[in-house]
Amino acid sequence: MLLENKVVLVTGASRGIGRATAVEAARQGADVAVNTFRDEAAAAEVVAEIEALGRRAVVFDADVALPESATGFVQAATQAFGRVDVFVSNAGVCPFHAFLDMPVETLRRTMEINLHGAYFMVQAAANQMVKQGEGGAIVAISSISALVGGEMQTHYTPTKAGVHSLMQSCAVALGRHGIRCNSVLPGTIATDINKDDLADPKKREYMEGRIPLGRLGRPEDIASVVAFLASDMAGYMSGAALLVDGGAFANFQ
Ligand SMILES: NC(=O)C1=CN([C@@H]2O[C@H](COP(=O)(O)OP(=O)(O)OC[C@H]3O[C@@H](n4cnc5c(N)ncnc54)[C@H](OP(=O)(O)O)[C@@H]3O)[C@@H](O)[C@H]2O)C=CC1
Ligand SMILES: C[C@H](O)[C@@H]1OC(=O)[C@H](O)[C@@H]1O
Repeated sequence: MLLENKVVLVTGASRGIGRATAVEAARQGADVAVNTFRDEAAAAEVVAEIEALGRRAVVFDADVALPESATGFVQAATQAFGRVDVFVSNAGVCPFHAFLDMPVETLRRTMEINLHGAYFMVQAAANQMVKQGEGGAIVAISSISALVGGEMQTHYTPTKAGVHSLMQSCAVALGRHGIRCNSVLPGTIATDINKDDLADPKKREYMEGRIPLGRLGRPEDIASVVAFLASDMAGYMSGAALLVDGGAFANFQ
């Protein structure tokens, strides 16, 4: 098992990639603190899945955009399990919208959840790891969108480039504490975030056609890579970015 007896924290773990990551961490032997937002039923389901794997789970319901959510989440996890070994910054939104009439509030909220939220959370987790004095691993979910643009994602792609950059700078700032910081750049993974966008058969066919491996990604495709980066198997990796996209980025022509 890759994460035996580690304590893993995951933001945005009610569904999609975050949920798969929390469950994979438990499968790999970790106790897991899950941040959810507004969805008590989903939170209870994740806890049940983790406990069915023989591990402990604790839920912290909070909006990652608020700085106090970060300190609250880390405190709740530390109270429950005594420490923080791995932090996964995953929570994110992508409300597709055109550039020329982007509502200010949509731009602001996307930035506050995806980038500021990641910053506050990673900072709080790092402070706890530094206090413990035994290092740790931080993994942030960036995106292929850190590298390429999207017509309906002008508010979103800069947040994902920012998250990737945040991990690079944190790798530098935290290396002396033995804390490794890396990002995962998923391609198109079928989750609720793009359910409406991919409901258009033409768009779905186009996106699938771009992927050499021939299918959209699944949350579990990302969760396994996060588990690897969080584990000692990746003990000399820091400041790295792993593209997990079925080959889509490489497929120019
Ligand atoms: N799916 C994809 O193709 C890709 C996704 N990503 C990134 O992966 C991450 C997860 O996305 P994905 O699983 O696909 O999407 P989902 O919509 O399935 O899940 C998003 C998760 O983030 C949570 N969340 C949203 N806003 C907040 C908030 N303010 N505070 C706390 N939690 C919040 C949601 O909680 P709630 O249920 O309460 O809304 C949910 O658990 C995102 O950062 C996304 O940008 C990156 C590349 C590709
Ligand atoms: C929401 C998008 O469909 C998804 O998220 C990303 O980061 C990529 O742009 C994916 O296509």
